[in-house]
Amino acid sequence: MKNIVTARAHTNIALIKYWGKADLALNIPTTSSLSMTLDQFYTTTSVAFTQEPSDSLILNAEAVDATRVGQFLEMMRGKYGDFPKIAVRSENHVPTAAGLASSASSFAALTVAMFGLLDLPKDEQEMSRLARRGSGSASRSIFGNFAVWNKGVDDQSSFAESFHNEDIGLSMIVAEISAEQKKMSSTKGMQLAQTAPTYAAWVEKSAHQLEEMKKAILHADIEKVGLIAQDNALGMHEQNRLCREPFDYFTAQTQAVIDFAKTCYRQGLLAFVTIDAGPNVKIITDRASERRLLEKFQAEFPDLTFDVARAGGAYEYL
Ligand SMILES: Nc1ncnc2c1ncn2[C@@H]1O[C@H](COP(=O)(O)OP(=O)(O)OP(=O)(O)O)[C@@H](O)[C@H]1O
Ligand SMILES: C[C@@](O)(CCOP(=O)(O)OP(=O)(O)O)CC(=O)O
Repeated sequence: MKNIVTARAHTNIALIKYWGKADLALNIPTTSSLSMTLDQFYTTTSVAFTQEPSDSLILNAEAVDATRVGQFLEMMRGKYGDFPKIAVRSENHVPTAAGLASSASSFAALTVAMFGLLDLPKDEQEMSRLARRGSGSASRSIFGNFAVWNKGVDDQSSFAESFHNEDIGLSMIVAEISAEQKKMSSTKGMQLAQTAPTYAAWVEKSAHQLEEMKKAILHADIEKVGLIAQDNALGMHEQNRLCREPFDYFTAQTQAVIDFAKTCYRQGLLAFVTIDAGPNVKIITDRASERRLLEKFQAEFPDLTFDVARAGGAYEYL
């Protein structure tokens, strides 16, 4: 048996969002979702057995609260039999202020590393199911390029799969708007969003958008990919504003970046936006427009930092 295993998983950005749970304990979503895994941004996690009395987490060289990691490892003990406490050491390789330090790459990397440490068969479906328990979006970070998380109805049927594992030339420009820790976690935010009177309609529309998105990816039609992703994301944020206790992840700068992307599109450039549970904006474009668009955004928003990401790889052991 190995004593220490290190794995890497990349972060992913959903083009069709997961924003609501049908089962809170199991992370069964209300919608199926589709994402692009990013080449540049990833988490590297090492796991080792320890004699210490509890599981521990060192994140970016600092000892941090290991509650969520501990709960995840307890769930694994329930599933695969008891094993000693685990010392987790992890590094998030993401631009500090980009809001990309998501739980997706973290729980995917932890899952993959634990599969190595426990010598479990490297069944990607099972890895995706497990990662899902840590954080829903992590189910998709097992795969490179594009992944679809079929919502399923129970633990067994809810997992992500690789979808069109090819580079279609999609690029994302990440506008770093705020590094601040978000006040509303994804977990809490999506539960509130589900109380919006329009939520059921968003869920229904999302199923249709997913089918259209799949076709657009297969045809490498980036304009269509962008238009659908933008509509889906703006719809998601609309639920936050319409729910029982309204909240908003957007800042004035978020809106300004969105408006500028729309202006660029009207001028004939491929520029669309998607936004997750925070103020940062990911601008969707293609490789040919990437540089020109980046220069336009840098000129318009000289105080912001921009990073460029493309489709990336699946997990790996290091
Ligand atoms: N590399 C890591 N390994 C283990 N846990 C991590 C790692 N990075 C972050 N975490 C923990 O994961 C939790 C979630 O982080 P974060 O705020 O990004 O997640 P979230 O609210 O689920 O949202 P999102 O996925 O949209 O970023 C935090 O408790 C954080 O300490
Ligand atoms: C907006 C999103 O990024 C929300 C991600 O939510 P999480 O996967 O972080 O939520 P939990 O399952 O509660 O951990 C959209 C997406 O990635 O699909």
